[in-house]
Amino acid sequence: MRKDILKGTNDGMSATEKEIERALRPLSFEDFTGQAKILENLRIFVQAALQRGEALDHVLLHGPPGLGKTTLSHIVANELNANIKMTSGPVLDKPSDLAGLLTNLQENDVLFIDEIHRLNPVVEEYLYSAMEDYKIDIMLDSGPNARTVQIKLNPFTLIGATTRAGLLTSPLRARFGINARLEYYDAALLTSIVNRSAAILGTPIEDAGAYEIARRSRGTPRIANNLLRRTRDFAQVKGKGIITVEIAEIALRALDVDQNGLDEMDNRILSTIIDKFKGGPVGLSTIATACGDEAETIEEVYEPFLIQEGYLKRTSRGREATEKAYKHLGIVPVYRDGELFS
Ligand SMILES: Nc1ncnc2c1ncn2[C@@H]1O[C@H](COP(=O)(O)OP(=O)(O)OP(=O)(O)O)[C@@H](O)[C@H]1O
Ligand SMILES: [Mg+2]
Repeated sequence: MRKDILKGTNDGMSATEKEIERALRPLSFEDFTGQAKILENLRIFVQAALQRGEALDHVLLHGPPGLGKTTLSHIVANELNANIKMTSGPVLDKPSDLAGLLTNLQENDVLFIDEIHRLNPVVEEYLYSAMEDYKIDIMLDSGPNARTVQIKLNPFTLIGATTRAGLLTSPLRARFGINARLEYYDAALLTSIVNRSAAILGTPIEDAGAYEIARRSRGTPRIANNLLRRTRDFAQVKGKGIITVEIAEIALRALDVDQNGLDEMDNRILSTIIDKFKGGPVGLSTIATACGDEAETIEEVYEPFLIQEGYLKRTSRGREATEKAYKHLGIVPVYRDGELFS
């Protein structure tokens, strides 16, 4: 359960929960809270493309999980009055998988490729000419009869999403005309997201309750929505159905979300670095082994927030806990020569 809340995978969700998640998803630019700069630009680009009757330029959306990349892709397709076809990097095994999708796109449609950093290099190669010239070369037959035919595609927009923009090859990155990095949301924005979601769920919520959930949601709308749903359960069973700040406190404590919004794994990462490695620097894979999670998950899901909030530093020699991390865990740091020692 914990992992579901953080990583936001849908795996552990029941059918009703998936339905709720769908209901909470904003459908238009109007509905989407935050990421103001990105929205402002996208509105202009979408409007310009519509006025010219052309496909929108290809869009790359990157940033930590749960900040709205998939949501925004759907919104862009809606605002373009276009269809959206969804796929993901690891699913596209061979060029023919991609060709099948591309040749089925209607004019100015959107093709969404999630986890685009995980594309098979051979498939990626095909994507280049599709993105650039709306053309693909398909190989017919094999062996001595092998020949290629060129297929013209309808103009389309590729929207690629990734949590790991650094892993994209430069030729692929260069083919996106629009490149947007989603940022963590502040507590005020998340409060309005929590209020909007509570209204959709028909759950009464007090301002202080909404704020409490918001400020402890790791800057992430998906986590805010998940915590809201769980808090709603507590309000129903332990309270009077209203989400008050007291109910929020009870729920968040039960869910192991601490006062600063760090969860059990965040705290385990910090205390491991401090207790076992004298505060670092220590390599990512060493931390991962000691914490019992995968290096990739720590790097993608936990670390960006810990760094942004100033609990963790990334240095050339590895990860280091900051003074703030020591304070947070109630450990007195030891200094040597004016530097944090252990
Ligand atoms: N700006 C927003 N306003 C309101 N709700 C939002 C916003 N951004 C995201 N959400 C909600 O958070 C949930 C997660 O968003 P989404 O699936 O788009 O994230 P993502 O960036 O694609 O994550 P991942 O990297 O894990 O695929 C959605 O169900 C949506 O309801
Ligand atoms: Mg997504």
